[in-house]
Amino acid sequence: MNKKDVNVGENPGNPKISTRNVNVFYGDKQAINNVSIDVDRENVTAFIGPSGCGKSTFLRSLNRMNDTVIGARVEGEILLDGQDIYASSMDVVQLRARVGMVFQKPNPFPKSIYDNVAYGPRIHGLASGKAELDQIVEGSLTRAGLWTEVKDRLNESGTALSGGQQQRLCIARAIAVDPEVILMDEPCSALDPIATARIEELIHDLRGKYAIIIVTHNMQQAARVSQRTAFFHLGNLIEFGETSEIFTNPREDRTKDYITGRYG
Ligand SMILES: Nc1ncnc2c1ncn2[C@@H]1O[C@H](COP(=O)(O)OP(=O)(O)OP(=O)(O)O)[C@@H](O)[C@H]1O
Repeated sequence: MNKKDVNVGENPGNPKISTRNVNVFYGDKQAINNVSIDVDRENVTAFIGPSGCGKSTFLRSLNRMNDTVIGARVEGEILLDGQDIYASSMDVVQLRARVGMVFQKPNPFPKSIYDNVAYGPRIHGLASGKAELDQIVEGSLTRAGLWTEVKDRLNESGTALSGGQQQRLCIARAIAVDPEVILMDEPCSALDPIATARIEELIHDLRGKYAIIIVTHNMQQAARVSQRTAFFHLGNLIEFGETSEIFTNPREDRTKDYITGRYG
């Protein structure tokens, strides 16, 4: 490991998430090597790189989703507003409310649209009564750009919505517990181009309210939605910087080869 690899992602200032020398293993296999990165609170950060480079693994380590994978192990330091998320005092349920996640395939609960969004606030005791819960549900669906489409059918099943609507419902569900960070793992890969455009607009609208990190295979999407981009290759963070710079003037040959389609 050389010093340059350690420092490539550091961008001190007032990061929302700061990782230092993070390694992730599945059993004996190392999937992430020594990644140090500072994630802005005001911006959208894209993680890009070829299949299997560890983007999802690294993303999942940011809210301890890897805890649920047998054999997965995370080393190093991950700080959320300066707080060590792997400390024994960290309440993982609270952490996952603070750092919400939206998955590749929309995964609404087999419950009503209302109950999908109300689920988290109920568990976390965020509403003092029905009126307040109604407000949270309406506010979250509005913020997720879904309210006008579903306001007359809140009791219908979330699974009856279209794929794009289901994904916006999942975003509303994440928003409902008032997160600080939203992690999105290829949120549009199961969606058609119109539904994808809606999610991209939504990401644009949510920027600044939440720190957003999106894993995407789609470089045009990374260029459209993010302000900062991290390029991963074989478990290493190769380059991290302004999205416009990464796509027009990358410093590293491996980044250049990837964005020009030489491998991927
Ligand atoms: N649960 C697991 N058990 C063992 N190995 C895993 C597991 N999940 C991922 N891996 C391995 O870790 C490496 C990184 O995988 P990861 O899914 O994080 O990559 P990725 O960049 O997100 O890929 P993709 O873009 O194809 O989703 C790969 O070699 C993969 O095979």
